[in-house]
Amino acid sequence: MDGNEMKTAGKCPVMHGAITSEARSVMEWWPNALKLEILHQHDSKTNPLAGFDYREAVKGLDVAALKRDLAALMTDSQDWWPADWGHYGGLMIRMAWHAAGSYRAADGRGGGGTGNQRFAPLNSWPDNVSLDKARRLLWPIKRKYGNAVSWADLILLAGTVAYETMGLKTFGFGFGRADIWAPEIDTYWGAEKEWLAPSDERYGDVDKPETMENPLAAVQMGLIYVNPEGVNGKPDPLKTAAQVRETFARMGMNDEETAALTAGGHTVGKTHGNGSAAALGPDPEAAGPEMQGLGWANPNQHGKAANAVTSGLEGAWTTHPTVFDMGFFDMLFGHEWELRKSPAGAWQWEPVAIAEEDKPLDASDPTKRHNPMMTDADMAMKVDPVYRAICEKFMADPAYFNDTFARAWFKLTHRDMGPKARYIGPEVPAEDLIWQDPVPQGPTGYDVAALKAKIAASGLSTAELVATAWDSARTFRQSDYRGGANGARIRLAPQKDWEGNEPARLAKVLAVLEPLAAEAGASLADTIVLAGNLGVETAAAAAGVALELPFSPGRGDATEAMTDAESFAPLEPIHDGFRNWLKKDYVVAPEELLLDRAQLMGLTAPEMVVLLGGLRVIGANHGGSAHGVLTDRVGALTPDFFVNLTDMANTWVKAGEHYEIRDRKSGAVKWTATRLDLVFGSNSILRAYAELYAQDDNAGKVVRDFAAAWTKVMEADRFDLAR
Ligand code: HEM
Repeated sequence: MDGNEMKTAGKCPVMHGAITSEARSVMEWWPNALKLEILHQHDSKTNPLAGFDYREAVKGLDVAALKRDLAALMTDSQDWWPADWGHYGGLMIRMAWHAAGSYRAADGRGGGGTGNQRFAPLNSWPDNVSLDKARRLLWPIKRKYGNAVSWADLILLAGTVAYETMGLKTFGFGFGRADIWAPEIDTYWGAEKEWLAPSDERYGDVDKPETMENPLAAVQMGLIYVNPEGVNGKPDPLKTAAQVRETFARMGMNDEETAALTAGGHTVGKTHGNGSAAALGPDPEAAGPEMQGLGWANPNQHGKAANAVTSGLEGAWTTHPTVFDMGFFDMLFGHEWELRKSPAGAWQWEPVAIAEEDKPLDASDPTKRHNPMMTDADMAMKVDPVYRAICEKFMADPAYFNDTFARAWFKLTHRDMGPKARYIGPEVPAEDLIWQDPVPQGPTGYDVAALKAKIAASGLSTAELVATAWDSARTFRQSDYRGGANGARIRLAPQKDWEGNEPARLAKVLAVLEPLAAEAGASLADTIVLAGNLGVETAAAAAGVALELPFSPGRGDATEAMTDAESFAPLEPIHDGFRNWLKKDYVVAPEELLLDRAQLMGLTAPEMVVLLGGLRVIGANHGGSAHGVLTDRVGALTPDFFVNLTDMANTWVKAGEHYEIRDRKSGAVKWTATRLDLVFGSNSILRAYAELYAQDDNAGKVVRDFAAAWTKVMEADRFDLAR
């Protein structure tokens, strides 16, 4: 082949690669562009079950039969991936824990609520090695029960049934987690470009665990929590203890729950590190088609059972690793431990001396016994004085340990499901738990029209009514179903004092609404929403459009006793682009923060745009700020924000922190806008929506779309009401 021929051969006439692989995304040229697709992930087009309501379907599931099948699976060892000691319990529990344990309280994202472990990146995380086998072991059961049980529910149930078959009395189980069908694109797992990059990249100072970048809750890219060998792989149980404390706190777990989970987790199963981890093949996402979705092919002999390599650590924690007992404590506190290397070269702790009969049996050959081992995180339970005291309490009272662990496991696996009313099935525990943010059912039989008339006569301004309702509803996050208007927690600490809620304005409005609610026999939560609706209707009327927003009563008012005030800290807004407010010291661009908030609120891109433009002209801006009002008719729900933003009679000039919108001819300043406002006219996608809403034929659409999006925000959190 001469040079010319080669050139021709290189120009393949069939287009390939660029549009069908991730290698060359069109947006790679503009890495800082807004990723608006986070608002449209899990589109109906990727969902092959269009119209299917999983939460209805799972009500027909034969839970007892499924649990029997799962229990049978635990001891039905398969040649292609034999069970350690003939019991898959340890593996299934680790799968469930890694599904649930990716949850972080800061933004409510992660967690086992969506079946995301089936997809990248989680299916291929270094910490999730061998969980591909665990899910594949479940496939015959998933196939049998089909749409009646989601992967998300099945994965967490498998871990729970595993515990039951090993002797734990569990606290219960709630079904209802619908599966996603495509990888999540809204969750930030860290900026590193390399798996297991040193921890330093996500900490201000790695010796100060609290300096870990938010919202992250794991010490390294691709890990669920901490490095089992120690901080950056250097064993030091006290340092690891500090990282365990911080990472578990970021999942909403206190010291007692953390100690219970670590001990109860490592009461069963084993670590796998018999051979070089470097020899493993590519992860499932990168592996060839012959691997059929499995990864980490292991060339060490047949690579399974005694030859398995997962974490690189090797050994069981307890004498009887298929039984839920007090063995973890007996082992950890009954022996002195020293550092050794596993066959794969990983640091682990092994007993200085141990009686032969206390050693666990080999996982495949009952004629052999091996040393048990502890990870650096296990040693932290003995060395850290607080964890140690908790473990001593557990040791003195095994029933207490059992109960504390069962509750912590329940919390771990249900935390991102939101209110208790979202749990489905025969094993839902009756007890209200404070981390579920309980809200009582509120009254429904009162005279809504009469209450609305009283609010109208109360003298509160349109902006006050709208801002209060908005602030009360905007904390809702679809990531873990926390926050929202239901419960009226805006009147309780800490919400009532959040800067973004304008405490003085809020107190004034609540002082008016509270007596009206009491008099009407309505909840304050309902009254706040009703007042907001009235504000929106008034603004629509001012623009010449008659509007009546739908309203269904029944929200309840939570009390202080029902509120874990501390756990609400992560819900505090650091920004609310809709109300044009940003905490001053915040460095991230406001448009990114707005996008993040809109995603958590469950809004689509057009809904985000019309809500922002509408709130700007209603004048519900933070502190009555004039910046970003962009209308001469404040208080009227007009398309003015969009019209004036896109009007070529204007110029846009940066003036200090803000921008001025000036008349092109006279140079007179007409309005001041924020950076965020101008982004709605400059970002090509947002501008397309802004132009649509500025069109002459769409003035009515602004009101209709605003009203629908508003109602969606006000109703988003109402899972516990009959509907
Ligand atoms: C404190 C942080 C934790 C660390 C650093 C840690 C680390 C590890 C490591 C390195 C393994 C070995 C994986 C393998 O090689 O197969 C393992 C296994 C396991 N972990 Fe953890 N873990 C932690 C917390 C937990 C929690 C909270 C639970 C559950 C409540 C749990 C449950 C398990 C189970 C059941 C296994 C055994 C898996 C099997 O038998 O195949 N771990 N863990």
